[in-house]
Amino acid sequence: MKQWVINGIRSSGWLLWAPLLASYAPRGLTNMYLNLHIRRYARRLVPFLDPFVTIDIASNSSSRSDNNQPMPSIAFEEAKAYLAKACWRDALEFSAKGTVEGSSFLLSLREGQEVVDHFQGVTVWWLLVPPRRGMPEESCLCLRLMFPQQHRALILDEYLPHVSRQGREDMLVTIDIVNDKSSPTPRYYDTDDGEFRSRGAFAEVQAYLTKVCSRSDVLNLYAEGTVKDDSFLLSLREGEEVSDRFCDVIVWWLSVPIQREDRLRLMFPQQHRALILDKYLPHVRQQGRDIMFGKRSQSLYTNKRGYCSSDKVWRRIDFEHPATFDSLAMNPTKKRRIMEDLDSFRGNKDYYRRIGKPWKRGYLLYGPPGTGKSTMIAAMANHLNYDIYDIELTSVYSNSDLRDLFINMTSKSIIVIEDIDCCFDDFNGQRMKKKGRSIPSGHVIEVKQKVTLSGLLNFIDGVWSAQSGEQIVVLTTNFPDKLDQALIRRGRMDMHIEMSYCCFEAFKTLARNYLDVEAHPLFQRVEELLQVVEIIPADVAECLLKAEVPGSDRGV
Ligand SMILES: Nc1ncnc2c1ncn2[C@@H]1O[C@H](COP(=O)(O)OP(=O)(O)OP(=O)(O)O)[C@@H](O)[C@H]1O
Repeated sequence: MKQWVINGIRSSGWLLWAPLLASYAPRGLTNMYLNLHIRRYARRLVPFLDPFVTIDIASNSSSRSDNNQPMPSIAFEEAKAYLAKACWRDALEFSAKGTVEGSSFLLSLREGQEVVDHFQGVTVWWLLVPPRRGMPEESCLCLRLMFPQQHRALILDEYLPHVSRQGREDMLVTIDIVNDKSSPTPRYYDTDDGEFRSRGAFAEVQAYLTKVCSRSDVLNLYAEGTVKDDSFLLSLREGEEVSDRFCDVIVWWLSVPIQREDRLRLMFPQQHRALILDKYLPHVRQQGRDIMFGKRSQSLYTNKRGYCSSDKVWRRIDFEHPATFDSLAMNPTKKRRIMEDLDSFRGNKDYYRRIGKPWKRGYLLYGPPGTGKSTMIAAMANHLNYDIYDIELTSVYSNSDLRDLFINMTSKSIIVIEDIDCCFDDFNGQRMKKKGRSIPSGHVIEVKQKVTLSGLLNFIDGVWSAQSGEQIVVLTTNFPDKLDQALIRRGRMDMHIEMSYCCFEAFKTLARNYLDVEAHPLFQRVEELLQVVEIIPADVAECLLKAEVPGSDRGV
C-alpha cells in the first residue's frame, strides 16, 4: 500500500512540476515533455475502456542455423529497424551500433523503452522486453506491441505488414535487376553451335526464382515454357515477394515494375553485402542458366549402412559442390588433358558400341592427403553434369549387396570409391575386417559372402557393368603401390592421375580463387620456394583463406 502511494506520487509528480516548467522552459521543450507524458499516462487509462491486445515478437526464430544456433527472427529485426526510424522522436533511450560500412550508426530501442506509433488514426505502443531471468540461454528479447482490441483487424492486416515492409527497406540493401526491353528478341537464343544462351541477367534471375517460388508459399505466380522441354518456368507476379536463403542469410526478391519497366528487386542485410555480391548473385545467374536450358540438378548418393533388401539402397542429397576445373589448382597441361579425355568420353557413345566396350571410363586419382582428389571428383561431376554415387565399401557386406548398389545406379554418373587401399586387406579376397564394426540386427553375414576384389572388378567392368550406361568410375588412394595390379591395369583404370604437391601454377590458381590476385611482387619468391618446399594445396588454401578473412591471424 505504502509502495503504491509512493509510486503514485512519483508518477504523478510531473503534474506538479509541469506548470513550473512551462513558465521557465522554452515552449518547444515544454510541449514535447507534456505531450509525451500525457500520451503515456492516457494509455494507462485506456484499458479500462477498451481492453488491449498484446503481441510479442521474439528476437530468435524457431529455425536453426547449420551449426544448430537459433536463427534471428526476421520479423523482430524488421520491427526493430522500423521503430528506430519511425519512433525516434518519441523514444528517449536508444542503443547505437556502428554500421559495417561507412561511419553511421544503427539505432535501436533500449530494454524497457516504450514508444508510441500512430497508424491510420490508431495509436499503438511498443516496448522492448528483456529476456526473463532464470530462463535458458536461448530465451530472447522481444518487442511487445499493444493496441486497443477494437482495432485488431487493422493492426493485423495492415499495420504489421506495413511495419515489416518499411523496416525491411530501412535495414536492407536494395539492388534492382532491370529487364532491358530495348531488344525485342526472346529471352533465349540459339547459337551456331546449337547451344542456348540467355538474354542476360534478368532472364537468368527470373529462371532462378522459378526454383525459389516452387518451394515457397507465394500465391500469385505466372508461368512460361522452357526452351528444351515441356516444363514451365514460374515467375513472381507484380508486387509479389519471395524469400530465399543462402549460407544462412535470408534475402528477399520482389517484383517491382516501375514506369512500365520490369524490375526484380533483391534486398539483403547490409552486413552480408560481400557474400551477396561475390557469391550469391553469380550463383543465382548460374543456376538460372541451368534451369533455362533444362540442365538437371545433380545428386550425391551414398550407400546406406546395412540396408534391408526392401529399402532403397541409396541415400540421396542435392550435389552442390562449387569446385570446377577453373578453380582446381594443378598443372594446366595435365588439367587440359583430363578435360579433353572427359569430353571425348561423353560424346562417344557410338565409338564404345562399335568397339564392343561398355560405355565406361575409369580414373585412378592418387597422391598425398589434401592434394585435391575429392575436389577433382567434384570438378569432374560439375563439368559433365553427372550425379555422384559415393560407395562406402566398408558398409557393404557381400557381393550381392554390392550388385544391388550397382544395378540401382542411373546413367550419367560417377561412381566413387575413396581410399580403395583401405577396403581390402589383401587383394586376393577378403575385405578388411574393421574392429568393433556394428552390424544391424537381422543382417546375416557369412565370411565367404563378403565383398571380394573379384566381385568389385566384376561390377566395374564385367557383364553387370554394362547395365547402367554412361558411367565413370573413380578410385582414390594415398598409396598407389599397395593396390593390386588387376584393379588398376589400363583398360580398367584408363587414366592414372597423380595429384601432387603445390606447384607454382597451382599456387596462382589458388591465389586467384582466394584473393582475386593475378600477379604480385612476391610471386617470384613464392615460385622459388615452391621448387624446394613440398606443401599440399590444402595447406596453401588454408593460409590464403586466413589472409582473406578480416581479423584472422595472418601471422600463422
Ligand atoms: N588441387 C586443389 N585445388 C583446389 N583446392 C584444393 C586442391 N587441393 C586441396 N584443395 C583444398 O583443400 C581441401 C581438401 O582437399 P581434398 O579433400 O580435395 O583433398 P584430398 O586429396 O581428397 O584429401 P584426402 O586424401 O585427405 O581425402 C579442399 O576443400 C580444397 O579447398
